[in-house]
Amino acid sequence: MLTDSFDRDVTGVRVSLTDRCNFDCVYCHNEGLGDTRGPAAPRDHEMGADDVVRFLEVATEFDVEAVKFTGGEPMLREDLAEIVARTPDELSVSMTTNGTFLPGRAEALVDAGLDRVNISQDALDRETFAQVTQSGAYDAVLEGVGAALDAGLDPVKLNVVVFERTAGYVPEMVEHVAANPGLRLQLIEYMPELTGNPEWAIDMARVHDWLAERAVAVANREMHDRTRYWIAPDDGDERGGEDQVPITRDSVDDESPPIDDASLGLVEIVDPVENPTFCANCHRVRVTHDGFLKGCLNRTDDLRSMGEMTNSEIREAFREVVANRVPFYGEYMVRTDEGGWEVNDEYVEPRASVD
Ligand SMILES: Nc1nc2c(ncn2[C@@H]2O[C@H](COP(=O)(O)OP(=O)(O)OP(=O)(O)O)[C@@H](O)[C@H]2O)c(=O)[nH]1
Ligand SMILES: C[S@@+](CC[C@H](N)C(=O)[O-])C[C@H]1O[C@@H](n2cnc3c(N)ncnc32)[C@H](O)[C@@H]1O
Ligand code: SF4
Ligand code: SF4
Repeated sequence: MLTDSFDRDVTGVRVSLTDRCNFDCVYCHNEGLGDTRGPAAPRDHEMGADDVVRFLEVATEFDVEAVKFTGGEPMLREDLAEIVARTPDELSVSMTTNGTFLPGRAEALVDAGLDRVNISQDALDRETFAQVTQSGAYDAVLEGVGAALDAGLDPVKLNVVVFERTAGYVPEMVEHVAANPGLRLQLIEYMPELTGNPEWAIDMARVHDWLAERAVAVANREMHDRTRYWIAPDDGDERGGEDQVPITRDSVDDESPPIDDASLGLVEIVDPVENPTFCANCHRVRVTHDGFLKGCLNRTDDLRSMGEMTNSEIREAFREVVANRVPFYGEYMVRTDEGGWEVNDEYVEPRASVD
């Protein structure tokens, strides 16, 4: 396994299969790769299935355990099932999708080896959903969630980006997953770093506090030290408060609740913004749709192209990208005296001398 100089093992890779999308979400960071708008037809610069599989084979040589396919919208790739089928068996396979193309395709993906899926569903409200995604696909997404559950994908995580337009729907979404076994919820902090509009952000501490009150159990996940809350369905039975199981900071990537109760809903908070603890526990390397290795979501100055490389050159590039990884908040970005953030002097390129 490769470990960077901040003692972070690389256990997962996130492969963006395309930068195209059939939605135009107002908040989209497109995994740090710019605009998703444009023709929906396949484009030449997207990595072919052979190159994706070749990279994944190299990743398994370094004991990477998991691959996440993302985008853009990964299901715009007609060869997605082929890519999943050819993914080395050693890797657990997940996908993050807007869900619209799951009806009719979910089963084939499961047959090909997809283990689980995250589906973006920002609100349980047609109008808000339409405003946020700038699409009229609300019914298709709900159908997609149903198709994922029917196909046996487990778990099916619903992703909600929490910002000013969706924050009001959080309680409803929490109840929704608590009442529906098989569903989990990820409440993702709005990340303005790549998209602007910092005024859309809301204080995630309030969401943590609200969930802590409601939860019957709380634990932290190894990945990013993300906090997980187990919530009982709202059937009038008060189960939070004194009965709550205390936070266990030392839990590893354990999918089972700290108490044995399958009727509980699981809600995870993804809060990477200005969060050095999140970055200190980051174990992922990314691959862009056009075949660049990328050590951090928030950086574009660490890209390393894999185009035209031999396997041994890909191995070397992977080693190099891992060696150059640094936690974004707390190392690449450091606090200023005024409490803001600035690039650490160590990572500022010296200006070329003019004389
Ligand atoms: N800054 C930052 N944000 C991340 C990172 N991983 C996930 N996120 C945020 O969380 C969003 C949703 O991630 P998903 O693709 O659903 O996957 P995930 O939650 O990270 O992964 P799993 O829980 O393992 O399925 C991403 O698009 C980012 O906005 C990360 O390493 N750094
Ligand atoms: C870039 S999308 C790609 C996969 C797929 N198209 C989807 O929407 O699920 C991956 C995830 O990033 C989230 N996301 C996009 N922009 C974000 C932002 N500015 N802040 C936080 N999360 C964001 C989306 O909600 C989605 O869950
Ligand atoms: S569906 Fe995903 S990739 Fe498409 S615009 Fe929305 S967040 Fe971005
Ligand atoms: S180091 Fe980069 S990719 Fe990792 S958690 Fe921090 S911002 Fe995200």
